[in-house]
Amino acid sequence: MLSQSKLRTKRQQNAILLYSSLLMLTVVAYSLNLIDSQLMLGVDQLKDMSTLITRLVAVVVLFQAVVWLYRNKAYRGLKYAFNHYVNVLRLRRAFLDANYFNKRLYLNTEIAELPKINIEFKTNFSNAILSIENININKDIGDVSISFALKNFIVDRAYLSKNENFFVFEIYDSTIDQQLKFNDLQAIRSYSLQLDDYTLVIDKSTNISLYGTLLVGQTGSGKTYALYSLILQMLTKNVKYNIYFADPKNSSLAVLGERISAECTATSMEDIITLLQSFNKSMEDRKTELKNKLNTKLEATYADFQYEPYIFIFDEFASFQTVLQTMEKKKRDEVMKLMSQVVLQGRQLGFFLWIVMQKSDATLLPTNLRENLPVKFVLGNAENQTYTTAFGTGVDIPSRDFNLGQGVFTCPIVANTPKICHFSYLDFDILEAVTFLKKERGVV
Ligand SMILES: Nc1ncnc2c1ncn2[C@@H]1O[C@H](COP(=O)(O)OP(=O)(O)OP(=O)(O)O)[C@@H](O)[C@H]1O
Repeated sequence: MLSQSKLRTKRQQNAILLYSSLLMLTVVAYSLNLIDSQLMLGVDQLKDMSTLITRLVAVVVLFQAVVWLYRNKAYRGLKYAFNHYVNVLRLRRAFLDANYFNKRLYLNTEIAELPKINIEFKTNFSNAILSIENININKDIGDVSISFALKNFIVDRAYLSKNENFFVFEIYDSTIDQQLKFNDLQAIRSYSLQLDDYTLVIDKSTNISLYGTLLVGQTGSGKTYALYSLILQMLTKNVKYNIYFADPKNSSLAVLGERISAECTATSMEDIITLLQSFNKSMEDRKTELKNKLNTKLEATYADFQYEPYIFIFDEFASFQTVLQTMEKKKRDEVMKLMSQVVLQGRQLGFFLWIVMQKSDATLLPTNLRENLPVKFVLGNAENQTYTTAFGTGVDIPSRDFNLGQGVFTCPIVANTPKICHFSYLDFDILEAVTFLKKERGVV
């Protein structure tokens, strides 16, 4: 019996059988030719037989080539075939190394039956969907290092297919930079206008709709710049965005907020609470307005009626929360009620709370608020505790050394499990861009 590491796959076993038969046939054809030419027998049967065998070998080789081209999707381009072939080969090797196969008897020999593999490459081979057959519930595909086997490709998300017959891996080429770079306002405006008025771009492969959002990241991880890229997109859309800024640290976001809309910017506790009240008041007005329209379309949202979105950006929420805890209970309850209302009712009405902080543990952000923010970003290299509080326990986080503005996120539909994202690189003066937009539009 072959030892575990030398166990052949069915494909290898077939190949050995096929090629040894072909070799034998070739030898026979050659010998017949030799006999004929050396002995000058002129026996027609010998000639015919050698020709027949040569043709047979040619047909088998041709058939093999066609099967190889078909298996590796050569009809969709040789590059595709090559990539498919190389990656499938690497994965098959990784399965053998990790013992992820079933042992079967084949032509009286024990072979390793590997799972079926399919790779669907997408645009420019930068992304792909890899499906691996779920062959045995007792074996853990986690033992196979898929990212390692795939060399340049990295697993972004992994999940079980709906019928549970396949493990699906969303993979991307790590050598291709997903980050968008904008050298001026015009560049980000053109990009943003390619999307609809209620969709924002994150990176080359991620666009998201508006939702309540939690943005977490240690200092210097790129949170503020991530916000800048989203705010600039909002200001260049065809529909007006009403952005409210609460910045208890009175830092760069407050400066930007004052430039965009001073009356919707607050830095002190009292002003922030008043701003929250005014935000809620606008939401109540929208509720009445939308209710009348819903008589015509029951499941519609603000976007169906081209209503303006309202975004309340709460920077350094932890520092606000710390001061709030020192205030009387009545005040604390009022603030929490204001925020909960937006988080729970705002989606259909077009009112969204965006909370920005360095850590999202329960002492700083009440669980009911956190759990009802559908979009969550964790930028930079965060501690495990931060990932757990943001995304919950038992969730796999793609491990990477994250650059500035890079991290993981979850978002309904787009990313149900944490997926890598990389916010745009902005290489221009943000304040100048905002001032220009304000002058141009006269509305921001
Ligand atoms: N997307 C980006 N484009 C250009 N520069 C960036 C980007 N992200 C970060 N930077 C650079 O990194 C610095 C730190 O980023 P940023 O201020 O956004 O981090 P932060 O997470 O908001 O930090 P803090 O919590 O201390 O405010 C910025 O001053 C900027 O120079």
